[in-house]
Amino acid sequence: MWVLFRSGYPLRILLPLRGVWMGRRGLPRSLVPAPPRRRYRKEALPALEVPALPVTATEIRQYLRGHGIPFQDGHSCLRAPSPFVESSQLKDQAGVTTSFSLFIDKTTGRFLCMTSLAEGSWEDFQASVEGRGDGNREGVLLSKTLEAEDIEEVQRIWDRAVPLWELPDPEEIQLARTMFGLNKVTDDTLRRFSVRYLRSARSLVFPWFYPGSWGLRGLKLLGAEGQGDGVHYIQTTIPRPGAYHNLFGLPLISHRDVEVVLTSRELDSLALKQSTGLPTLALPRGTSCLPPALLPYLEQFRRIVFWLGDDLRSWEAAKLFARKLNPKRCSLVRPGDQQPCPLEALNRGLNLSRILRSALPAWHKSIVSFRQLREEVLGELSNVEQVAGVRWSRFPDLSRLLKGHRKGELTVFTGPTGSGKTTFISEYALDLCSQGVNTLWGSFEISNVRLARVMLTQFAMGRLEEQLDKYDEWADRFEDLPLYFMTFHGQQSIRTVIDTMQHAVYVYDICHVVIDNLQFMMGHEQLSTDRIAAQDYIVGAFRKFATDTSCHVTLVIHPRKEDDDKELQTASIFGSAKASQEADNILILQDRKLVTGPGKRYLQVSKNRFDGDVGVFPLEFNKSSLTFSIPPKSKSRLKKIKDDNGLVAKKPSSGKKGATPQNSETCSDLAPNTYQPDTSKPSG
Ligand SMILES: Nc1ncnc2c1ncn2[C@@H]1O[C@H](COP(=O)(O)OP(=O)(O)OP(=O)(O)O)[C@@H](O)[C@H]1O
Repeated sequence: MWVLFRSGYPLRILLPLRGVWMGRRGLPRSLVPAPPRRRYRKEALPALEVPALPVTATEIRQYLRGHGIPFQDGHSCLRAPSPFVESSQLKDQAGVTTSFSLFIDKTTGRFLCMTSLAEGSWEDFQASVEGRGDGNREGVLLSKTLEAEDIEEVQRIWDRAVPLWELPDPEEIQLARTMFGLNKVTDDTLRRFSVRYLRSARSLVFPWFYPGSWGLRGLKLLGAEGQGDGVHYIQTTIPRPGAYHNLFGLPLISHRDVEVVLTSRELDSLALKQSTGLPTLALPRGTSCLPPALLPYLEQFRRIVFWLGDDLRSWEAAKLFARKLNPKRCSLVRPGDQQPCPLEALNRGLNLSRILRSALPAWHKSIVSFRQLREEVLGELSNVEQVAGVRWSRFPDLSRLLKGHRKGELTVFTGPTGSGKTTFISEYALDLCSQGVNTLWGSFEISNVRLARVMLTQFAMGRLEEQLDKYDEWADRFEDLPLYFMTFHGQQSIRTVIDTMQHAVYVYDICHVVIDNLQFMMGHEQLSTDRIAAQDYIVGAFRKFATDTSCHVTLVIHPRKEDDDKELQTASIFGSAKASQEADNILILQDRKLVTGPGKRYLQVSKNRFDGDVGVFPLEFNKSSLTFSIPPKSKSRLKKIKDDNGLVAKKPSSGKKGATPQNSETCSDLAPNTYQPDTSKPSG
């Protein structure tokens, strides 16, 4: 019988990418060609970044009660007296008692003391309460300050930057204002938010201060470059994005404020404050994530309005973030032509207060009427392109067939053993991740180091073995991708895996989970009926997870054992029909070549619930870059092959039930797909 058990939760389940590629670890000394560009950080796998044991809010409350610690129940945190503050510190600058200054995240148990800035895991807190925490440990708990080299850099930039209006040349002031869209933002607003301008980098500088002081904790630089008729913005943060937790505008918030508007850009907060006077904060990493470390700062607000931007991605991010903050206190400004982002609204002379009043409640009861949904439906209809999801930049044919990668879907991927499934799915996920899709990998078969090495090679589009001097440069860029790995290896219980995924969605706003492969959660059942029941249960669990969390799950499943000379089909997926029924998309890596098209393999989209388009396209493997995508220079060759082979596609053979890939004749907007499978023999 299939028994699910809740096994002990490994302490270090999610491995932030930083841990894999940090510095030059893993490289033999003799191979390191040049001195490291940045300091080797000993805490490459910092315990502070990894999730704690799963703990429920009920358990936290019970523990606090059991130890006689008073607490207040908040929206996403519990507040308790902090063991990390001396009683003399218990009054803030305004003389208000801050005795309940410890915030414990109800979902993870992580804590932050707002007075001392000590932070740590639930276990750290328990150790401290039970007197197990030693002095050294508590030193570690103190929130990490900037590294020495970062402190110097932050101070150097800040000292060189000047208030915009102090620039000597009025023309330069005007140019900067135009580039950043600041023509209607007053000097007074810039002064209140302490925004400066760094001439040498033509960048605005947004400071990050320690709470309650003017000490600098970090900076964000926003550079602008003219590009054709438009402007291209480049953001840089110190410290790096993963540690940059600045809720910009925090020093202007009073402890009496009960409402706040959250924006995705500092410039939007300037515009909002100026035209509405309302408290406003900008999220440090825009729509890409809302790190739980910020939640304590938002506890005081009874109402939070999200006004993140004018596209569907902003809307979806707002809905996700509202879940974390408790949707009952959140409202969302719907993107639309008359509701652009705040800075544009200011520049267009729109009434920002009126737009804010039209914000929709984020909370829906279990039963809703169309009236409550009509705005959302309109949003989808007026953003058809964006509803289709993120398009692959490396696989235009995949985008043509599937239209895009959408939240909340389940993709099942199969292919013969050793055909390159992991290699392909790695590039498919990397492509999305490079476009800002926060990704979590569950690689149970190959180690994370090997997987990350494949991905880095694909990222750099070439063998790094031969150019180790470039390693740090690529690794630095790779490190900034929103990419995380589960540290599981070998057989795992589905419950543990789902718990980890849920945790990752909460902590890192994961939108795409890749599981390679499902067979590693099936236990050791010998009887085939038990194995099939186990697989059905697992597929059901992933389906439910995808739907409940709006996260896309890509699940690799081995095929059944079949004749090598037969093509795989939907029915070749191991197990019952459950996997193909539950999947929104089914992708099959076929280990043979197409008659029309290059490469020795092809990819078949055999199910597409979004709009039904199915079809095939060739994959050409490049051994040095480990990629299947066609490099730009050979795209013309592919086009030529298409042209040479004419536009007539072979009809699918009716004799083989569903085995012959169908061509995507349903795509009318693009050239018809003329690829045809070669049914004669498998490729070598
Ligand atoms: N099209 C290809 N041609 C030649 N070699 C390939 C191709 N695709 C992948 N490889 C190489 O084959 C090896 C196995 O690839 P990979 O692990 O991606 O296969 P897989 O289908 O996931 O295997 P498994 O069935 O064991 O899970 C890797 O070394 C990879 O670099």
